[in-house]
Amino acid sequence: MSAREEGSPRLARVSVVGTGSWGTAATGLVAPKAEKVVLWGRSPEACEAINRTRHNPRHLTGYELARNVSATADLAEAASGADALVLALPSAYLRATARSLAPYAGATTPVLVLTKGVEPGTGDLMSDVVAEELGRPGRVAALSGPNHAEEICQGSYAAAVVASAEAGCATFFQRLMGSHDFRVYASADLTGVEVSGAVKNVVAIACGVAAGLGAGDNTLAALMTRGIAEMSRVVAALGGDPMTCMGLAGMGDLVATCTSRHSRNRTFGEAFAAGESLESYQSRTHMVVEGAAAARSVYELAQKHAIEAPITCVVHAILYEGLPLAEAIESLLQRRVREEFYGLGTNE
Ligand SMILES: NC(=O)c1ccc[n+]([C@@H]2O[C@H](COP(=O)([O-])OP(=O)(O)OC[C@H]3O[C@@H](n4cnc5c(N)ncnc54)[C@H](O)[C@@H]3O)[C@@H](O)[C@H]2O)c1
Ligand SMILES: O=P(O)(O)OC[C@H](O)CO
Repeated sequence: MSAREEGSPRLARVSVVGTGSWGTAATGLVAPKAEKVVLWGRSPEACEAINRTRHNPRHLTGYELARNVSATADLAEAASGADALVLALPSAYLRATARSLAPYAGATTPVLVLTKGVEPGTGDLMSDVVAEELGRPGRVAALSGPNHAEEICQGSYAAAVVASAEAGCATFFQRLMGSHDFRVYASADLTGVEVSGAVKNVVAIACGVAAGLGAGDNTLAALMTRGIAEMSRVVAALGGDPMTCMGLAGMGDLVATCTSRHSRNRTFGEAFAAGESLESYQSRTHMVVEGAAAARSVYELAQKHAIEAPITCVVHAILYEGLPLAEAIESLLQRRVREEFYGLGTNE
């Protein structure tokens, strides 16, 4: 089945920014919809290798990039003349890279954010960060869902949700990214979609730690389910729709991330339980653990808005405050047992 669907845009040039796993996989989603896909990476050597071999030397090394994909380390070359920009950077580098992109991005070019996280310090969503740096808030969308790059590259069936404040922008990217095999739903709830994507990574670290300590399926299922309740409280407090947490960006991604062997966040949690530090894990794997950054930013949001977020607080405490794991577990178990969906306006 051709990935190009009837009604999909056929664009002259799409730029994908970021040569990590997700940027690499994303080129395969947009390649059938564009004449030319330009992939930006910060390493000239990696870009040269991609152009010479059609393979990314560091991420998803076995995946052959489409013929119409070329890589460059020059942001001006990557962004100039693009009909759409797809940003697949770790959250820590999104603002600086968007700022550097600003002089070259067309004033009305639609931008899709694939980054998952909330910015520490500001509490900004990733789409806010991009809108602040590039302008055009109505032309910014975010895509999220259970989408491990390793499986997207293999073409296994998957689904995601794309959210934007402007329905036309969501529809544009729904068509650009979606195909027979990759089903992209639309949403107007940017807050719900983006906050869900940040919180699920924190819960995945908790699940990884628990698994690393020998937890069984019941324990992990309880953590995931209470994780969705926590996610719903954060989303509601920030003005999003808690129902979004039941969707692809919430439950869908939570299940994938908390159970998959591909998940960096879950695997990092296991490594942490075995005594490895965050720095060691990230430099060993060359992969970003977004849940560690989100543990900071969601913790800050919880403090600021007085949201009960016990799993986030515990992950924050073990990562950044030196709380021993046994005490972390005990602090969760000693919490008062109450209405299942407290804090959502119905059962206080
Ligand atoms: N990998 C996935 O399956 C997947 C799926 C959905 C969403 N995401 C999200 O996509 C985002 C990117 O993750 P990824 O998996 O592609 O990354 P990755 O872990 O595969 O790779 C890390 C990337 O960070 C880049 N990087 C390191 N230092 C940098 C700097 N100073 N400036 C700019 N870039 C720098 C590296 O070049 C590399 O491209 C994250 O927010 C992640 O949560 C990932
Ligand atoms: O599962 P992780 O922890 O690798 O996170 C990557 C993506 O968010 C999965 O959709």
